[in-house]
Amino acid sequence: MYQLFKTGRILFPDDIYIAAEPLASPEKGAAPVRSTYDVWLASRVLPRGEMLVPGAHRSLSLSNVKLACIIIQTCAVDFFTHIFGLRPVRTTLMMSMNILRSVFPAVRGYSQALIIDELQSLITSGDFTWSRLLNLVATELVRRIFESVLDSFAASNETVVVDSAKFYVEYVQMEQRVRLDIPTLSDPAVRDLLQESDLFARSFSGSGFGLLSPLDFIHIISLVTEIISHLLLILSLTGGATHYGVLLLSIFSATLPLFVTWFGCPQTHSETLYSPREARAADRQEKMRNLAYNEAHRPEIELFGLGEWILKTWASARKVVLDSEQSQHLRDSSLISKLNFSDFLFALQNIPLVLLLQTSSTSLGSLTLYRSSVQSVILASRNLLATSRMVFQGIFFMSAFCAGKDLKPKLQPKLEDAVSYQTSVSGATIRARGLSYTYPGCSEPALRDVTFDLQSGETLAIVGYNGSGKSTLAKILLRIMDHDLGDLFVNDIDIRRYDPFDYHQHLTAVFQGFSKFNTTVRENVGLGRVEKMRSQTSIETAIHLAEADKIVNTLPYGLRTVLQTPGFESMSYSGCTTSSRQHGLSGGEWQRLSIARAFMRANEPQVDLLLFDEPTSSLDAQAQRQIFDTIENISRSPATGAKTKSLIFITHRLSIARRADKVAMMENGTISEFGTHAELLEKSGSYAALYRASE
Ligand SMILES: Nc1ncnc2c1ncn2[C@@H]1O[C@H](COP(=O)(O)OP(=O)(O)OP(=O)(O)O)[C@@H](O)[C@H]1O
Repeated sequence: MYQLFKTGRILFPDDIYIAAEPLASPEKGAAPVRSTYDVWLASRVLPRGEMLVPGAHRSLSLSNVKLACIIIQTCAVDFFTHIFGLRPVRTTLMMSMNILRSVFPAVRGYSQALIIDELQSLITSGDFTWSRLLNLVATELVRRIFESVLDSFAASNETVVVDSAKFYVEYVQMEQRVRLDIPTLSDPAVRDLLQESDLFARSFSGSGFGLLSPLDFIHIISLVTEIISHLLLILSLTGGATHYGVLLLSIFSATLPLFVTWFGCPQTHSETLYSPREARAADRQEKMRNLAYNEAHRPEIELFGLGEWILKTWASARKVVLDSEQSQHLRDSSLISKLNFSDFLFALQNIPLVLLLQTSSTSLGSLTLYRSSVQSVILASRNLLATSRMVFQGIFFMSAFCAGKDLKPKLQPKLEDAVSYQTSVSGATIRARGLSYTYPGCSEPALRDVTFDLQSGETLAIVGYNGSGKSTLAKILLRIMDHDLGDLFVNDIDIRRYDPFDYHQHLTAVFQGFSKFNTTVRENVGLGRVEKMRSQTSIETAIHLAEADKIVNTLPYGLRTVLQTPGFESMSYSGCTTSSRQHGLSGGEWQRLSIARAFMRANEPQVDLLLFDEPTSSLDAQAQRQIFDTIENISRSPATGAKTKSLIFITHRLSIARRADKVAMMENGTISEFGTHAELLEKSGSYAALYRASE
């Protein structure tokens, strides 16, 4: 299924199949389906109904243990099967070698015990042969060489397996981000889910949660094997029915300190539990740090004198975090008394030692072996405990990762409803009936009862006051967002039946808050039609149509000039050599490039609709007129002059709006007036007032 990796090297995937199943929703009357998403959500609910902040550790309660078991069934098995499928041979090898290496300490102890015994017989009886001792030392040497060769091979093999898994997980993460649409990503639950999913992904690089790599799930098996091998060794030393009591005492004294630690101090340092307040403070502290470090915010930080506010907010949040860490530390230090108690219990292990000494077969070697084995059991059990606790937390982050994989973009139509977009010869028709939309978390709708018709090939100007809903309407028409109420038909088909990807192939747009990419001019323009990015003619034509030739010609490296912008859309790596080709642009120049980007596909015959949201707000009056002339030309057939594309533009310049066939005047989220420029002037309503005020 996965074409990710072929032998030896990681290959870039041609196509990765990611199962994107819709989240299971319980049917009426049926028992609720426990999808991974449901389980993840349930694990975040605190007893008082509050939600855990993303990344917070789950308590070790019975209900969480049950949830963890469901996750193991619904997601962990599937996840590990995928990981195993990436590198079946190497993963099998890694698991086998981990188990084999876990027996090494017991073998090492046994080998050293033999040497000690040989030395003991040298000291006590003189009945000793050099050849036997040399033989033992040589065997020990070979064993050590074998161990280190195997260790280094195991380490390099593990790197390959972990890298493959890391690449897979990161790829799925990236895929999630580019696949999900705005309505899905703006859902607060989805945002939290993706944050925990990110933590899981980052744990592969050792920076997610604690120091646990998800492959430590496998290490549990080796730790158990190590404990078993030591116990067998202890058993062989204390063998025989009469010595079982000695063995039981050994195990009891070895594991007692462990239980004292487990029950006495449920929160070890590696498992810091933040309270919701502390987690919020940790989050705020990070946000403030980002504000201080991110160059994009620098001008406004300076202009509005935010430095002190950032510092104060950061300091108070940091104090909460440090206080929490300090009290954690204090709790940890109280462990010392418990450890002393543990040390006391350690002493109990000397009792079986004394009992062993009384048996005739006891040698110095076996005593050393016994003692080191008991210590190893304690150490391995401690590791097992710590790893198990980390794994317990990791399971919930893994569930976020698995649930994230199954997230379905909200705008995606059901397979049975999907209709492919049919290009119209003379441009798109739009029929909007009673459209309403409220932004998530807002109480007031941004759009209410919007109704209008746009015939094929018509030009519509949307005008109105600030905040009246123009850009919101544009995003709904562009299928970037989905309306809550009403109906919207494009070419007589419900817009919800179009796959957004297919629909977007048939339109082009300039957004009010267009992106300024910190990359070359070529890429800034070419991103409008990625397939044509390498085509010099397409890029030059688009630039020419946007009348941006002059700008490009004056840039030191022309199309190859890297445009400087303090934004997080940065597409260049810091440290790469492009910095010498960096050049800044004015607001108007950036705007022309964004228009050129839209023009990259505007000429294409399959494009039915051109939508421009304030495309010329930074341009002078003459440049504005020229751009609108060009837009008008593009929307017509060069041969016949007939309209081939419908055109919508949003503008505050009413001298431009009068060029349109229809004008929609927006007020308070709705279209209050609709008609031709002349009709609206005749009405003497809001549009007429606005128009006169702009003259
Ligand atoms: N992401 C958002 N979340 C919440 N509310 C929003 C969001 N974007 C816009 N709004 C609100 O929706 C309403 C309409 O905003 P919109 O951007 O559509 O207005 P507009 O007519 O385009 O304004 P302008 O002329 O200033 O560009 C406003 O009240 C605005 O505050």
